[in-house]
Amino acid sequence: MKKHTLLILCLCCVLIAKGENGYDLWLRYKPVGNKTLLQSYRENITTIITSGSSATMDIVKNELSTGLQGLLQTTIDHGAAVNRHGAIIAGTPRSSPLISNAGIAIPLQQAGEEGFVILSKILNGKRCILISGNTEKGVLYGTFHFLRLLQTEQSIQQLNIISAPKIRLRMLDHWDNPDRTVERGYAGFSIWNWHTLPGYIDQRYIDYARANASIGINGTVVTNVNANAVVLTQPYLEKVKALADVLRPYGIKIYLTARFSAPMEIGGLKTADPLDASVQHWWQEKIKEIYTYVPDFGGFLVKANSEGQPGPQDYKRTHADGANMLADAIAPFKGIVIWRAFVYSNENPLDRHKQAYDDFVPLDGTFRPNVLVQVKNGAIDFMPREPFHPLFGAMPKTPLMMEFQVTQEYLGQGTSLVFLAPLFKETLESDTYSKGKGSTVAKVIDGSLEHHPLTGMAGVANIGNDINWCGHPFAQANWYALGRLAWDHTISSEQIADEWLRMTYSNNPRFLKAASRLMLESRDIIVQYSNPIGLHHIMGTSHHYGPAPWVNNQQRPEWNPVYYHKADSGGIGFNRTATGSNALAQYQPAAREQWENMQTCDEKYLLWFHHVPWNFRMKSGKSLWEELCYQYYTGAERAGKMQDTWKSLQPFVDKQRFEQVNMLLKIQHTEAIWWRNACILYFQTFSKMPIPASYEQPGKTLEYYKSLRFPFAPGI
Ligand SMILES: CO[C@H]1[C@H](O)[C@@H](O)[C@H](O)O[C@@H]1C(=O)O
Repeated sequence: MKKHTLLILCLCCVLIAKGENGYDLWLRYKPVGNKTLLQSYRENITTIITSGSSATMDIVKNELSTGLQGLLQTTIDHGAAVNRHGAIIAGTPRSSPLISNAGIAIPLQQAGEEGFVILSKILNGKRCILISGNTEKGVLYGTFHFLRLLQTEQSIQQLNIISAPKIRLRMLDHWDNPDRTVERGYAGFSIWNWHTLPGYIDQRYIDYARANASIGINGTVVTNVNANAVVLTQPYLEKVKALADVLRPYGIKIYLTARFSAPMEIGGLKTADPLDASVQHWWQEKIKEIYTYVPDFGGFLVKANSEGQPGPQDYKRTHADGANMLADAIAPFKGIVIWRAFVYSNENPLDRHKQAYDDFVPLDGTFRPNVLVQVKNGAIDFMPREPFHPLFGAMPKTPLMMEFQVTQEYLGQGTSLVFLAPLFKETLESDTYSKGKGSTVAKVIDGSLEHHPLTGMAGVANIGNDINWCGHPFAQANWYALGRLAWDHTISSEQIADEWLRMTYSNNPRFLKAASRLMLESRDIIVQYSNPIGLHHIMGTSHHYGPAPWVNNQQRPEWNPVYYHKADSGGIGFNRTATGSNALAQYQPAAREQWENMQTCDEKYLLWFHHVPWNFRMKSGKSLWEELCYQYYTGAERAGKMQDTWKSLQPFVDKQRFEQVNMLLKIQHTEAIWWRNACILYFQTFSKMPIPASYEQPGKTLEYYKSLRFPFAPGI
């Protein structure tokens, strides 16, 4: 080999190896591969003109420089005047005369406070692209959107984009503890290093803010809902201030979780009763103190009277009493209170499904205007598939905020490729019928159904200090999806997968076709091999990893899988109709109708709502038992095929990320077989029916699966 060929080869290797560990997320800015497009991009992008001097505008400027340099492989000049074709002009009408004189007042009006416009214009007889918003934050979002167009190889001729977020608070909830453990985290330890804050600003904080801004996330709760009052003490507030200062230029507000008993734990009071004057005073003073550190502090997220957390009910007060006390104290600073509706206790032994509705619906109309009630997508708990929460549509006078779980607590945790956009969309598009047909969950939470100005969507973060942030390389797509859907819930899962794959891996059409199918089918596959036909909550207790439908030894009945599947010799499933727990009554009649009757119930939710005989005839013509076997076996088989699909994509993926996904898919397949065998063998003890002979029979016994202890992956 000639010397210079070798040199070029080495250089290529270095280039390829750099950044292939996934740290850059979807902001890789790799050279545009399509030569014709590259040529046209270069012709249309020759100068960057930014205006206004602020930390946010510096970010805009840098992002355009690095992004364009990476994508176009050429340095783009910065300028001040339009004297040739191809100026990219970024700024607000206030700071940029070029923009204020460009005649774009009407589109800007539609962009609102946080939105942006990206418009092709002729200025001074030259072709230009304007990226503008009414605020610098809008310009920042527009900048990332513009770069995304190039990253995903879209045309930039005749741009006429006006985009405004449909939801006001677009947030990540970190379940991160002060000792850096992350509850339900599968990507290492917390990225927040309380030990070295406030003196040391980890580059990760900046990169985190940038990634969030690129998808429109504008709020973050940095502490766990199972809260520790220590975060409200003065040394921690200094640390919180340091983080807030990093996040602010990226348009992100910081929020904290408030432990309801904090006045006692760190304030020395005898009570935390929300109607007690000394408690109210304590919170007022504490909040005043917080705002001296963080003048734009977002507010509190509160988990109260749930899973052992303290709350107003400890003093015979209601959730509204608790939320309103905090809301009143924080209102003078324009802060908000996000009060969680994830409540259940053993006082509701019949059906945990019903408690949030029972506790919260009577309180509708009694919350202060700066309170949002945050509701999980379903009534049980982030299951692989769950009908929408009956609270959506049932509290018209209260703004309800969506809580999705991005971390995959019940969906394979750190080992499984599961793209969650289809799950999120399934909930958002569900019809509550609360104001007639078309009253979707999306319209409840974006405020359009009941005209609420305060709206929100949060995702429980899947971020940790792993080199690639999320553990599984494909888990990044779920962070991405949350942000994109919070901005615009009408975007399809297909589009989100396509964008993410193009930016993260490759624009090659062959790659995209197979890889997007892999993503789009993945959620259905995990439902099939773990919780088919409406089964739910049959995983290992406490760690929630792997199957354990047999568990019946927890002190709290509603923590036991047997409580949920109710398998017996007569059948399987939870009767939530009028003859059972009647949780169905919490839905509008028109919504209820799709599930009420066992014969016509949407089979995705059959065992969620009905206790069904083993020989019940399914729509496929199979008996329920045969269908259950079919679903488990098909799911596991499809999980196996995911490996083949990925292997076929090797030519398009760098070595490191290819191997990572490859190894994880192998583990996932093992887990799928584990789920299948363990569940089928266990349920067979009730059905007493054979596993159809056409299927490979489990090689291990039920006793073997029962004996497995976390975290051992089974030999199968
Ligand atoms: C933070 O606690 C979590 C808990 O770990 C989790 O298993 C359960 O799903 O939900 C709780 C909640 O959402 O509050």
